[in-house]
Amino acid sequence: MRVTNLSFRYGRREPWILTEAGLTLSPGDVTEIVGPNGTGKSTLLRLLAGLLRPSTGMIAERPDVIGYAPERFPAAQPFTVTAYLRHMAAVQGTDPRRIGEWCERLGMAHLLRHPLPDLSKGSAHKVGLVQALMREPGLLILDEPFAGLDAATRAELPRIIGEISTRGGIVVVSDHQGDLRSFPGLRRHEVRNRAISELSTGEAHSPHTATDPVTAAGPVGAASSDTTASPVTAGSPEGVVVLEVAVPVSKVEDLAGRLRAEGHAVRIAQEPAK
Ligand SMILES: Nc1ncnc2c1ncn2[C@@H]1O[C@H](COP(=O)(O)OP(=O)(O)OP(=O)(O)O)[C@@H](O)[C@H]1O
Repeated sequence: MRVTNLSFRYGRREPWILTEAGLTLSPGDVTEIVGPNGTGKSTLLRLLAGLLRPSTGMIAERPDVIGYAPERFPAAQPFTVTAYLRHMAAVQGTDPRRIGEWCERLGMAHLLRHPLPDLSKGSAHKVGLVQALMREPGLLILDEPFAGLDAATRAELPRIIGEISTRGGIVVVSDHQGDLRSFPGLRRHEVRNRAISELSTGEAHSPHTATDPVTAAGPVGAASSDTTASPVTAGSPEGVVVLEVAVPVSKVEDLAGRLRAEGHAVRIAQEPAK
């Protein structure tokens, strides 16, 4: 998926949020979007999801199935959890049985009959996650997914992200809380001064040093960054050993998910024969 010369502002009189920004995301990439408050992280996520249209520039090779979970799920809707998710499954053309499976996995099966407006912030957030996950996304976009989640779901979400990435999905996350910071192979892109630039492994972004979050300046050749993903990049003071393991096809996803959850970098070297 390629973002080229992307410029965006919310209206003709509004300041530019991004100017001629660039980004390349490859299958299996898990990318964290970082940056000072108000610089445009959520805006970029909505642009990637196709919910906002670039003012100029383009986004190419976007996967067909997109899952997007907003920072704040709009819970003021006159539906129960089940009714809402069944409706979303119908819209997406997804088997409604997946609703139960995902609600179970995110620890919210007991909430299915509850009206959306009665949910706590964390539970409402999970509804947003389920609707994003229930049809296998080729592109999964999560805006602050860890905010307000219970400990069990916070631990489960990196596993879910690892599984989607293993199957070749692109995952893009904004995560103030740093829950994904130790995710093996995590790429990090910073939105700052209307540009997107990739941070090297271990490089910290400085949240309080933005000089101009958004200004009225137009697209004037802001920097862009394109690099090729390297799936195995976990650094370690002791060094890294590459271990080859032959696994039956039926066990690959499960094993890769468990190893990732334990903090190991996993790359699937050979696609199973069809
Ligand atoms: N719908 C909108 N209409 C006009 N301006 C908007 C809209 N949504 C966001 N903005 C403005 O765009 C800028 C970027 O907002 P955005 O929410 O993308 O930043 P952010 O980096 O995600 O912020 P935070 O770190 O606080 O979540 C801000 O100045 C914000 O006020």
